[in-house]
Amino acid sequence: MISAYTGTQIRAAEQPLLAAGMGAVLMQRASYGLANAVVHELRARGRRLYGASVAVLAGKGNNGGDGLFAASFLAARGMRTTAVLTGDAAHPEALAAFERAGGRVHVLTEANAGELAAHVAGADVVLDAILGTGAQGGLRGAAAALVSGLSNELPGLVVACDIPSGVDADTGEAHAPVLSADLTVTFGAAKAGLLADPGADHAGRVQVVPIGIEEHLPWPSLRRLEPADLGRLLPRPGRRSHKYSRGVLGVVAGSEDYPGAAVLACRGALSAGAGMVRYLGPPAVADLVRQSCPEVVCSTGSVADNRVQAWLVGSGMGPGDSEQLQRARDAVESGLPVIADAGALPALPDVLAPQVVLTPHAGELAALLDRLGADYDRSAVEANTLGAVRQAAVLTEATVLLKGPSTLVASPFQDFYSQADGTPWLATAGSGDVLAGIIGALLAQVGSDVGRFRNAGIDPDERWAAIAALGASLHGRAGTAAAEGGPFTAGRIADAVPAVWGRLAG
Ligand SMILES: NC(=O)C1=CN([C@@H]2O[C@H](COP(=O)(O)OP(=O)(O)OC[C@H]3O[C@@H](n4cnc5c(N)ncnc54)[C@H](O)[C@@H]3O)[C@@H](O)[C@H]2O)[C@@H](O)CC1
Ligand SMILES: [K+]
Repeated sequence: MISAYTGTQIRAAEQPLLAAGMGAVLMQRASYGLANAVVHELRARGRRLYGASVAVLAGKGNNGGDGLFAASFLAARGMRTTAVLTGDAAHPEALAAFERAGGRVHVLTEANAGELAAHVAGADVVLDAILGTGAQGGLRGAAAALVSGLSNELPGLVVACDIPSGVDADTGEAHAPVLSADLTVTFGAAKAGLLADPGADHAGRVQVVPIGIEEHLPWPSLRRLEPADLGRLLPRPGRRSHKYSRGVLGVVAGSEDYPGAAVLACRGALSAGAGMVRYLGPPAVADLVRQSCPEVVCSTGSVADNRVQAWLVGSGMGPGDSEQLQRARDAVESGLPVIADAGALPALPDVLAPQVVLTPHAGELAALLDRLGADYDRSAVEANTLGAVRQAAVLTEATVLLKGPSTLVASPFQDFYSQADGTPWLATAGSGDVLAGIIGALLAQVGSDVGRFRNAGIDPDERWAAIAALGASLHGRAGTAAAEGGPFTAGRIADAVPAVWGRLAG
């Protein structure tokens, strides 16, 4: 499990060590780790170290100090180093070390920003050490002009020191201009803003350098399930399992306009281990489901007539589908775990419960928040995904999963997950229906298996968020497997799930 923290949490964890006079030691560990990461990355790219050029953009705080010390380590390995000081001062010891190691220093002004941008753009490595966790807002003045003048597709390697300057470590909000990094080397632990969009868009690969603050870290503000966690959480049938005991999912999805959504949701559920899938919906849709998935048991009855362990509601449903929407509300009222998608989102009561997992995309989340009186439109959600999903979970008291390149899951209590295991090819029609099916199948199978979560270090009351994150990860990994570097249709995601599951559970 990757644990991520806000900048404030990291700074609080550093306090006992700073109070013990270890500030310089922490900076040495951070900058040495940063320099080593640059060396490894250059070697991995087959680039020569000796004689290569590195330009460090150094702000006046400790982030700039890390960058200058790192550059002086790189100078000792034979790299040619230049610093552009973006503030009215620089970390004195770090600047002295940089100059002692033979680095050239330029002081940035409004007048020379364009010329220095051209110089920096020619470097083999650019180290972004302007702002770190002490930043208030984004780059301004000459520093903003310098970064705007650098193309976001620099030919060299761009490495962010701790966090790309202008990205908020707590929320992932990005204050333009931000220099997008190939690699972010972050100190002590991952920052939450690196695992949430749009911060994650700018971070590139994230590498954590331990600096000795780990034992002082509190409960993480965000976590990411890794393969070992996924393997632990995925259920395996027992010798005496039967289709009912493995978990039955009821699916209320699809409409005459969107019958395919019902099929894809059922295929997602079947691929993710449900013992049985029961479909409830209009006869024409049920016919299509039967033809496409003969394993599914179809009926036209009510929610109360069907014994299941969890419900999936809403995929492919619209505001006119009154009978289906009533079933969706009945499913939520049953108190069973429910995954509620698409058309169900505007039709459910405002206040729900943690075992109800809502799966909006950014536009649907904005509409939901707007209905609940919070001031968000789609672009506001996209600018602060973490804040938006947290607010939705608090207001609805449900578990909320926001779909995107980094899928975020917020429980209404405190746990948060960010999964980014997919591929952009997953942005294809029907992909969300398959995701709903996968999460529904998992809710049916492990929703009541409290011990499984406790054993994995997850508070049982928070298990709904973990199940949603598990589903998002399976969906992302299945998409990556299905892509083989090229496009695919949504059904292929479902086809890829069993093999991905097998590898993880292996
Ligand atoms: N505190 C510690 O013990 C450690 C801190 N480390 C580094 O220190 C960083 C935090 O350092 P600081 O607290 O000095 O802060 P930063 O280096 O993040 O930068 C803030 C500095 O710039 C100014 N500033 C804030 N917002 C600005 C803006 N929008 N435009 C221009 N200037 C702005 C502030 O007045 C402050 O001087 C971390 O990101 C990390 O890189 C590491 O060296 C590890 C140890
Ligand atoms: K930085």
